Amino acid sequence: NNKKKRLPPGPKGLPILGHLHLLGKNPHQDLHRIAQKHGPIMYMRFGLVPNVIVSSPKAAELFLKTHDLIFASRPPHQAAKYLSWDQRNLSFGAYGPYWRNMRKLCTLELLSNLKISCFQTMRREELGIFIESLKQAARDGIPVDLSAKVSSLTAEMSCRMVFGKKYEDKDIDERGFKTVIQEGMKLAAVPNLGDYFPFLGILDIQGLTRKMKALSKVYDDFFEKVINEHVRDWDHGEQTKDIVDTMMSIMQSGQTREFQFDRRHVKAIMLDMLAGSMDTAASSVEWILSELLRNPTTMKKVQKELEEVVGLERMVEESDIDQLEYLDMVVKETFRLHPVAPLLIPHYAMEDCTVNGYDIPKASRIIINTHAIGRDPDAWSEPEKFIPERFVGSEIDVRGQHFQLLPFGSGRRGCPGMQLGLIQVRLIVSQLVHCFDWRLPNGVLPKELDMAEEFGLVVNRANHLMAIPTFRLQN
Ligand code: HEM
Repeated sequence: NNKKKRLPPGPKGLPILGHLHLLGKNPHQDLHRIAQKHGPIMYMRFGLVPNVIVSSPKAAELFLKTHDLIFASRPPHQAAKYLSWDQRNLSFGAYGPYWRNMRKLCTLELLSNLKISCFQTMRREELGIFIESLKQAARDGIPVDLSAKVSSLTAEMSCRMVFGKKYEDKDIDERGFKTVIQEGMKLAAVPNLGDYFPFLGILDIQGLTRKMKALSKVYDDFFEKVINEHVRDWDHGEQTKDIVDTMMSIMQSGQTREFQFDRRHVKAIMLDMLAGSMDTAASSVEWILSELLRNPTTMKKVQKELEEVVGLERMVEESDIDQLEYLDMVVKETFRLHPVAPLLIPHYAMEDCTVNGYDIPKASRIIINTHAIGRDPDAWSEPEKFIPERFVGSEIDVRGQHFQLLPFGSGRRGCPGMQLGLIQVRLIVSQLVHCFDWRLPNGVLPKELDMAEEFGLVVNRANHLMAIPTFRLQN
């Protein structure tokens, strides 16, 4: 049928494979390169699955604003089936009454400003422990694995926010809590032949389905244990007001009469909240610190602003964050060059639609390449350079209204945890830069710091960021 349609342009594909062979280890970079030749709305077939790749701000606006409703669903895929209690979560949930209600519930009850501020004390405590451990490294003058440290910090924060307490690694599995959650994200990101050639799904040639089934059992057992502990605490009259607590109250109150809400839904949303908040914030901090280490003048300017707003006698508080305007520009500039989810999460065409004169077939996956958009020379001058000052006097922000900068997506499927994510990222970066001076180990010069990426649902540094701290506060 597609032969009769006016599909967007794209490279020549191979029989059966389509364009799968054009994707390497970093698909966001490959798609960017291909789009430079074929244009900002591109058609590519991965196996039997039609894809539309969107690579400019104008094109993104057409898909995420003008025709948002048609593209507001998510494609069905193996990971959605096995790792999200059959698409009962938000991230992979198909558009429809269930997803709409659940999204409203999460936005109003779990990720509201009120709820976010409830966890302020917890964030302060965790940051205090984190900074103390770095002070020890500063005293010893040894390099710190910042990637690993920040990733543990965000994992602990997420754990306390969702479960109300920290769990020992062994409580979930011998691999440890963080590894097990990250493994799910990796499995969801690996190109799965069963998704591209559905008839191969049953053969599970790559063994991914087997791994996903095993992992979903680990998640299910652990989350059941967490729920049971909450029920037991309730019986003893104790409530911690964490996210599980809130969801359990909603479940028991029966206020979700218009849609089913049982333990499976609580577990699916638990995983959403953990996966959404752990690696995204950690990877954002990792990239911001990397850019600051590569650009010492910018680092000094951030520190100067912190000295002016906070001084050197105390640590940064959340209430200081809004006054840190230059830091905000640094965060935006890093999101432009290093969006942590560069292809967002694939959207899905629920109907045939015409966009910019092209026919977009029903059931196409829509891939918004924010890596390409952030480097679009028509939208940004000197796009490859890290220049936070480009935002001076600019209205462009990251909240999804400006399509040249979409680190959180935009429209119906835009990130519901954006506010929390921004608080975590700004707070952690400002503490790190306020409390310590940083230098690269082994005489590596700032411009020599390697910035290789490792693709996944979240793009991390390929090599961990190592740096030596020197404590700089007076107290
Ligand atoms: C710096 C931090 C974060 C970044 C950069 C980020 C980025 C994103 C992006 C790019 C998307 C996909 C948007 C799309 O497909 O159009 C997304 C979706 C989502 N995020 Fe975040 N996120 C962050 C923090 C969080 C936090 C803290 C939570 C929750 C605790 C969260 C929960 C979610 C959920 C549930 C979705 C799926 C929404 C849906 O499909 O309806 N995120 N996020």
